[in-house]
Amino acid sequence: MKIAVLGAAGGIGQALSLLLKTQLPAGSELNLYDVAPVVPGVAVDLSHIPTDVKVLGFGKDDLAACLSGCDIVLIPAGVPRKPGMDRSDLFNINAGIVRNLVDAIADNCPEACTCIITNPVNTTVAIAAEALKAKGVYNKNKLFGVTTLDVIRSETFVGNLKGLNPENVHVPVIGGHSGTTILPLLSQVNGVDFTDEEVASLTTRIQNAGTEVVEAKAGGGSATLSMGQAAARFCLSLVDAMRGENVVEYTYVETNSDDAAFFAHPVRLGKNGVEEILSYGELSEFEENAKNAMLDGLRSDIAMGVAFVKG
Ligand SMILES: NC(=O)C1=CN([C@@H]2O[C@H](COP(=O)(O)OP(=O)(O)OC[C@H]3O[C@@H](n4cnc5c(N)ncnc54)[C@H](O)[C@@H]3O)[C@@H](O)[C@H]2O)C=CC1
Ligand SMILES: O=C([O-])CC(=O)C(=O)O
Repeated sequence: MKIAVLGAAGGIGQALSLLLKTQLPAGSELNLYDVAPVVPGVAVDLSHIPTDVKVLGFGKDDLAACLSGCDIVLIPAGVPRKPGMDRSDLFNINAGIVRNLVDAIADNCPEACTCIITNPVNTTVAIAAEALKAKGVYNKNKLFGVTTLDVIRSETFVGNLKGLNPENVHVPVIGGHSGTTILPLLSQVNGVDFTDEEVASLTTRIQNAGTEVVEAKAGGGSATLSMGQAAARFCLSLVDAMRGENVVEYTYVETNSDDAAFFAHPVRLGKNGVEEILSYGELSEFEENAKNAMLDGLRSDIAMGVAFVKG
């Protein structure tokens, strides 16, 4: 299994690469790419950890070599938020970064599963899809927006509120990855009852959790360590699935459902990426209303990504 992290010298990239170096199956290869000159050093640093995962660093002119033969590419390249900004404020810088990186994926490893972390995810995944289509290599089963951070936060917050070990809590999160487009399905958490007030306040906290970190870091960036963990979980699930295990994760994929062209669903992963998009099941009245209220916003986030590539 050959995996590339693009933006590997950043806050997420370094945390993610550390987790992959220690948790990927023996014999895997981990290629680290960044435009920052420190990236060869990050690779040397990680290479001293005694696991059977080979780590190589690639500088800004070596993207093609980094991507050649990769099975999975993770993209956390781009700028993070500062207090007072929305994720959509990152569009101007990050849209072009994602477009260029995905163009290189199309040219060098068109069969790879591409996992987009760069914000605004609602829009950057649509940009990636259009960029791959323009190169004639788009496979909707191999493009993912990584929304796992919403899932792990929900597990943590529910566990803390109810005095449960968060590792045993499972919370479906559907929709997109920004504000009210993030929709946790608390009605589907097994064995846990919530009051209406708890549902309302937990939902708001989960939707604002990224902002909680941005404000706490006070200008120093957004979530990096929890995002590194979330992306590692998603990547390792994909690796397990590609090796034949039955794995389900919530992720933002092309569904072309009545909801929106892209929507986070439970997805059965397999050897070729998406094996099956599963139903998210029945929603409570609160969740149904919340979904209906956010769909227009999500659709326009997606349309912005399509227009960025198509003009
Ligand atoms: N999907 C999600 O749930 C989350 C997404 N994010 C997003 O992830 C992105 C990265 O966040 P951080 O790691 O905190 O930022 P960071 O600033 O610490 O790291 C970003 C890295 O990207 C690199 N980079 C910039 N342009 C590049 C290019 N063209 N090619 C390769 N590398 C390039 C930079 O040199 C830097 O090392 C942001 O857009 C942020 O909003 C952050 C948290 C959660
Ligand atoms: O809030 C941000 O800008 C970063 C992010 O996507 C998150 O932490 O969920």
